[in-house]
Amino acid sequence: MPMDTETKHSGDLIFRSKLPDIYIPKHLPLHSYCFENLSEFSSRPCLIDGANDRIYTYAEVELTSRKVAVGLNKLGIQQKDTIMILLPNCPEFVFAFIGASYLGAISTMANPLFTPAEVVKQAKASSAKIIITQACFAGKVKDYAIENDLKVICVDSAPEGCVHFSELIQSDEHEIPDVKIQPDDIVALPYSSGTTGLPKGVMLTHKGLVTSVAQQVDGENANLYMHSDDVLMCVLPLFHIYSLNSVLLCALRVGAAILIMQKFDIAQFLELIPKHKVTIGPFVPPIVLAIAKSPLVDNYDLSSVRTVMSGAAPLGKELEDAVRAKFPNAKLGQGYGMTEAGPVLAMCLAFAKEPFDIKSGACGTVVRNAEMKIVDPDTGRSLPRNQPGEICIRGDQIMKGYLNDPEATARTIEKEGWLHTGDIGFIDDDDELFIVDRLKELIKYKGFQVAPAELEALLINHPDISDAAVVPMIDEQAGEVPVAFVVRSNGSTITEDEVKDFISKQVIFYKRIKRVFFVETVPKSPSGKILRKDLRARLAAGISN
Ligand SMILES: CC(C)(COP(=O)(O)OP(=O)(O)OC[C@H]1O[C@@H](n2cnc3c(N)ncnc32)[C@H](O)[C@@H]1OP(=O)(O)O)[C@@H](O)C(=O)NCCC(=O)NCCSC(=O)/C=C/c1ccc(O)cc1
Repeated sequence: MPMDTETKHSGDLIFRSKLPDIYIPKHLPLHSYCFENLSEFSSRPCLIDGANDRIYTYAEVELTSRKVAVGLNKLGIQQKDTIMILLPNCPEFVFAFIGASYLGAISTMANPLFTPAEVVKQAKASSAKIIITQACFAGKVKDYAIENDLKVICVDSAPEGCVHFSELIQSDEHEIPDVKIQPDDIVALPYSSGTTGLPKGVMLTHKGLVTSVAQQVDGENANLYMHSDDVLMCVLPLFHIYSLNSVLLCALRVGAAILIMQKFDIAQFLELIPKHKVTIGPFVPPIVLAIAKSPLVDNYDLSSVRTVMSGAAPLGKELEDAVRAKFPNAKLGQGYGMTEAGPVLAMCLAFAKEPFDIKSGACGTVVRNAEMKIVDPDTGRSLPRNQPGEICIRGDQIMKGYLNDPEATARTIEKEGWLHTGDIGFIDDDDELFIVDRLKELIKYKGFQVAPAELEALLINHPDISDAAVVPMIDEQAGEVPVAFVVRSNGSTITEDEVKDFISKQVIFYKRIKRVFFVETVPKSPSGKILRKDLRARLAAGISN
């Protein structure tokens, strides 16, 4: 019998999954939950390094992670301390993250291509006590590490002053300190700018991540069905929560193999799929676009793939249809996530063990053991089906809050536990969620977050710029790119290229400003808020300099 998926509670219209709630072992620390059924697949492949075909079994991954926990502890890391993982996808990323979890420590993850200033900002804000990276990135944190007496651990070789990762795994795994981890303890601290402002540390707890993974892969009729014969393509960066959660943690829970690619390269990617018989592909729209457009695709047998998931940015219908033709045996659908939401809010029900029919363009149905409502952004009142409003979610999977920022936390999570996403969408008659717009100011370049406030702060630091606003411009390859509206200081003749260069030197590639429009003033509300909608409208209308 179909479940009642819509209920009214104190005036709120609440939507739930079509799948029944399940038992979730929220008392378990994340590593214990992921390895709960380890004995069933301990000799099976856990990590496959795509670069050299090296395979690490489940037993090896679990053992190495425990050794890393002891090794970190010997270097002074204690329960509730933070380590920074500054790595591309590699086995050591996994050992470090799970090892820290065993210790009751926290991992903050950062993009190794960040500029030194960007890395140091996050290391400082998160109070990281150790930085784990590759030798080629160690220089970015060298001075900061010396000034603050931090250890830098390199996974490949150890430049002067750094520790080699192999030292961490010399320890006896039985020496793990006996820590009592509480469900509300933080285990991961990714950075996200949320609906407004600068990047902030998102506190994800053991209970939160256990709940999120369970919502996807647990239960008799799992929403995102996967099992120990599956091979997941792990090409999305583990330093973002999408890959960390929906690839790594979900796979570990069910005993599936994780095929690690360090960097996306279409030729290598297409080679690896038939070679390792990849069955599940969690992607983002730019990867889907690359597959749809590459003439190489037809030379490869992609028939092993049974699930193609797209998330982190909207996937257009034409692109969806184009890629469907390339994967003869795959179900194609979308998931909807946001770092603060733990991250998954909605998941395609065609991926369920007993699948449902779905419509293209939908980004899934609210996950089980959670509540969703759609609210009118002006009145805060909840809206019925088919009416667009702000998507809000409540459940144990959402973040505990932003690190050291109770005001931003209170602006994002209401007292009653509802997290506001800043995305505008509606739920249709079949419980499917469609996203139609965005309230939040965030810019998404290929699924990477760009916070306008961060670029605006850099821009107004320039003596020739008196005011600036940054907004997204639509781009076929990237989805969106940041562009700036700039007010020159009195008498200044600064050029577009000078503004772009000034920013490029300070930020990672995806935050670079692609166009500059010089204006007399930046439109603002009486309270001083930039009227981004006006600027976006000017771009849509085809502004020229
Ligand atoms: C794989 C992509 C799609 C494409 O990569 P690309 O082809 O290398 O293109 P890029 O534009 O990213 O990078 C290109 C630049 O970076 C450089 N680069 C690149 N990797 C390197 C390198 N390892 N060494 C050195 N140079 C390099 C590269 O050389 C080049 O530099 P340049 O030519 O100067 O622009 C990449 O953009 C990417 O990983 N995007 C996804 C980001 C992502 O995971 N976002 C998730 C955020 S969290 C979220 O939204 C959650 C949602 C969610 C949804 C559903 C769920 O179930 C759960 C969660």
